[in-house]
Amino acid sequence: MIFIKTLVIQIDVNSNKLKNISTIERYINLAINKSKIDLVILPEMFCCPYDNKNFPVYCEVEGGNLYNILSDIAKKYNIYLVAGSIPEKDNSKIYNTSYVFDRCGNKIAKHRKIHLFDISIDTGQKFLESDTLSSGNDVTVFDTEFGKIGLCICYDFRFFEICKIMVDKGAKAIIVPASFNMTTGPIHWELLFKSRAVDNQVYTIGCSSSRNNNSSYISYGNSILVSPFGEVLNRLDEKEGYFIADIDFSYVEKIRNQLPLLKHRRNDLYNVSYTDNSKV
Ligand SMILES: NC(=O)CCC(=O)C(=O)O
Repeated sequence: MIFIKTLVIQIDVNSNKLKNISTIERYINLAINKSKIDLVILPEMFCCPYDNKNFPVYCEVEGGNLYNILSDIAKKYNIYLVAGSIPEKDNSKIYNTSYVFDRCGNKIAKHRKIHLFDISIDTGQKFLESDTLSSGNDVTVFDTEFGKIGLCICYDFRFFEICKIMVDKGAKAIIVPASFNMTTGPIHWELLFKSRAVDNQVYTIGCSSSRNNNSSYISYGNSILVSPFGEVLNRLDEKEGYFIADIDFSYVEKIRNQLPLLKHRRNDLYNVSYTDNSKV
């Protein structure tokens, strides 16, 4: 059995970019002193408070200062780093982008949030990411020495179709840097992580920022790990913190063999189609 020792970090995002990085490094050091760590996951927009007014101010190009700091962290600690997400500037556009670095600090994946979080709930949360952000066009799966892992950002995870596509591409876990809100989070967060895990027989991992009641957007927190059988293996509360978990891809195979949902799909009757834009 090979475990992927996974560290999920839920930070209280500060307006000082570099302070957020030092908080993250403090948690990595704490975890590494306790255990071997293979994979570290950060929250959505971990470098700036989640607010449309911040995205154009904090955005950086690929290869910029923050990108290099993240790559150096992956190399320094010999880890795979799923670097939450940051506002990425590309010419006149800004994307909500997650970079993944391997143990040598090389970029091995990049996911631009596909579905922008534009919602308006009468009695609760309103947000219009499309005021400042543009959407990506690719479903993202990356390879590791352990196997394949899917990646999407927060609101993306509501769309079961992309999870199905990740699994068709070989993913055995789906990682979701996120920051759910206080209207939908209490009702939908755990439900979504359990449903996607059970439907696709994958580990689902949600890494959120912690809750700050003084911020303009209040994050639900509750970073979570669910097994391919739907068991909640780890869950934080709303406060800053972290957990270390063992992810075991042989357990994914075991569940898929014993309850062969993926084999029993009637692809002759229904299917989800996908345009691979990276190859167009
Ligand atoms: N940052 C986001 O995409 C928030 C998604 C969210 O809260 C939801 O309910 O979906």
